[in-house]
Amino acid sequence: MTCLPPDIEARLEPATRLPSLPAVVSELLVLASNHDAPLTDFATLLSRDPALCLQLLRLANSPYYRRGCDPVICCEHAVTRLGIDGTLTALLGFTLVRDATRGPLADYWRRTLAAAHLIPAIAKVVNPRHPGELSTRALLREVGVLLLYALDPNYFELTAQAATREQRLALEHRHLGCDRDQASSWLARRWQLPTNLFLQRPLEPEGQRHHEWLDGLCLELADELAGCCLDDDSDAIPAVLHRFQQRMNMDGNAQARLVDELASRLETLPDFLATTLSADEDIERLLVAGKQRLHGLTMSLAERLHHREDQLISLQRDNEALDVRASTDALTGLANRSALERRLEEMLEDAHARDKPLSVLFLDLDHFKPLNDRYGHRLGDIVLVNVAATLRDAIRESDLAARYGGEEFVIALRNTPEPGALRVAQRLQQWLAEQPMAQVDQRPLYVSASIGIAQWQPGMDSIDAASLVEKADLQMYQAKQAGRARISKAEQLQERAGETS
Ligand SMILES: Nc1nc2c(ncn2[C@@H]2O[C@H](COP(=O)(O)OP(=O)(O)OP(=O)(O)O)[C@@H](O)[C@H]2O)c(=O)[nH]1
Repeated sequence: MTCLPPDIEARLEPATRLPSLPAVVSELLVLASNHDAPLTDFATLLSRDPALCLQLLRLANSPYYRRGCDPVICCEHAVTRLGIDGTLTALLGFTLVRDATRGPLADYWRRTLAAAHLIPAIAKVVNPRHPGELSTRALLREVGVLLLYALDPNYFELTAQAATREQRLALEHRHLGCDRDQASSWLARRWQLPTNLFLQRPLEPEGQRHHEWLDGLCLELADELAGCCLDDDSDAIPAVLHRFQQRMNMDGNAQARLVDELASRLETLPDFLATTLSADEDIERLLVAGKQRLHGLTMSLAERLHHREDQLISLQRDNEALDVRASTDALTGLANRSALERRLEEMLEDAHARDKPLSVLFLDLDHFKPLNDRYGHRLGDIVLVNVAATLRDAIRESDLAARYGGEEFVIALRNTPEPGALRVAQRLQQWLAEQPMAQVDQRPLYVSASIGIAQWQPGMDSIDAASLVEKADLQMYQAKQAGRARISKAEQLQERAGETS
């Protein structure tokens, strides 16, 4: 790949704002203000302006839009990838060429556009693989000329004496330090465009993939025919075609089809060029309109972005609310069993990491069934709600109280060794003994609980949340067995609440 000297690269940099044709831009602005304009209309329009086409391909091949997909080489695919907003963002930053209807710059344009106009007819017969791709290549084939012209406004005068392409390239090199091919491949690298966009002349078929050779040949034919048409040298067309058909080794049938296709395309060429290169419109008006449209687009994109952000925030809130609901016990508002398992696992990991003890209390209300049976389920619910509030009051913010199920509760106490856990259990039993959990016939109703204690402390084998709860549950069972309203911890049974302190 060609590397240009740094000073040439520095001079080419500002030249990359390639100018567009006012007539095409004018149509673009009409399309841009039509909200229902189909994307294909943009693609069709862009196939008439190398600068706009390049800007579009540049954005479509940028890492953001490409996202690991194949590179895009034709306008149709580029507009599909970018969507309407991306397409307009790429296009509305246009600059305009002044006086595109006369002189050598206009000639350059005519030839480029004529070749791009003719290529679909040729591709249809010769290599119908990707006709859109070939049209784009025809349009961009000599885009290096636009760069060199931006580099030096006398470019066309400088190269006027050259009769062949080779002579032109040599002159460009001599006067400007690089030729059109080098300039366009520099641009391809700079904008991360697929390098085969600027396919040049066809080499011989040997050593090249066949379709690339065919593509190159089609472009060359389109260019030569465009030259004949614009030089008003239609007598030269049969000879050009004949040479091409021989190189292609075309049979009679294909030759006839090619002539037919080209004839209909050539018929529409004058109209196509006339509209494309119509007398320059008011350049300033177009520039202002373009800026306004771009501004409007930026505003509406920003508005939509804000709207999306709002939607995202409310979605996050809904998700958080759902999370809370999914991990909360509906009756008591405590953590439910699945949240307990998750959070206790985290607390255990934290305890292991910090080398701090962690205690678990398993609490089961005593004789809750007879209470339910005697006073009704609703009163039972009130008791459960009040017991939950009592548990919440008995622990620190960093601890955890959960409803394990039915009338069973679990408390996890961070950084708490066995004596501390015992104190909490005793406090709970004392509170339950002192505070009624409901009123029945204006009389206070008290409940008691059996509590089992288990813990993990530094030096012990590691343990998971479920096993630790199970150990505490086992102790709770011991407390029940021993007569209820008791606290049990490994190997030691405490006295009845109120009897110990
Ligand atoms: N009101 C109410 N009762 C519940 C709820 N969940 C479970 N229960 C009741 O709690 C009672 C638990 O009874 P058991 O497991 O036999 O235990 P108990 O009667 O407390 O006896 P011990 O635990 O041996 O002291 C059952 O009657 C369940 O119906 C609830 O959400 N609300």
